Amino acid sequence: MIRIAPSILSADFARLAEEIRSVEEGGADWIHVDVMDGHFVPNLTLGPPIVAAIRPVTKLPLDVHLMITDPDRYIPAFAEAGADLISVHVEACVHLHRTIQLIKEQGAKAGVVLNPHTPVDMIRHVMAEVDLVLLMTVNPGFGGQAFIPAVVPKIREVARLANEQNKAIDIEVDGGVNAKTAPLCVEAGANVLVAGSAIYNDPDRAAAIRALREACAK
Ligand SMILES: O=C(CO)[C@H](O)[C@H](O)COP(=O)(O)O
Ligand SMILES: [Fe+2]
Repeated sequence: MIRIAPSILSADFARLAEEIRSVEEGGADWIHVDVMDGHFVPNLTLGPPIVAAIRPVTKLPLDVHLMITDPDRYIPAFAEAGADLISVHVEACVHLHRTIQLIKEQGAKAGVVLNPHTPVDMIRHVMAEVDLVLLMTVNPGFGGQAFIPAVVPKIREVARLANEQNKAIDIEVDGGVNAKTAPLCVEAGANVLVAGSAIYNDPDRAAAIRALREACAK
């Protein structure tokens, strides 16, 4: 089953509650929340107060993507704010195994994220601990960038690794995902599709979500 996670990075922040309701009513499965610190990535977005503010607006799981240096400092605050799933970049974690434990101790599901150039082998020894692997299909920092096709073989590698370890995980892709690129990801083994501009740039959110699902069903 394919899950669609609209990224609110491309939503109108002045009407955030409405923008979240529009994708929930349009058939979204998760809400993807991009947290950027202006240090790990060259952009700044939002923090725990915004996560706490949107928590009562939707019943959907909040999928919080931390693009920040030293995530351990902020994981408890994001969990407290209502994050259901917290994903950290392996490039930002010196003690990745410890960080994953911290996320789980806080009662959230744990995800690990790989930048486009980071090898899948970096997560081999934590696969048993995680609920989700997120593969960046753009360089993190901004919405609306072009999909990097060189990441597709990495999706297959993650699926193979999970299979080898007999581990059921979600495989999520993020960046430049639209009706053209989503089928390539699903065919390679992804089951969670983050889409920001492909959904929020379309005034008909339900149609945009349906187009993604239909493209992948072919
Ligand atoms: O993590 C992200 C960027 O770092 C966003 O989730 C991603 O860019 C979604 O936007 P789009 O679908 O427009 O590429
Ligand atoms: Fe993201």
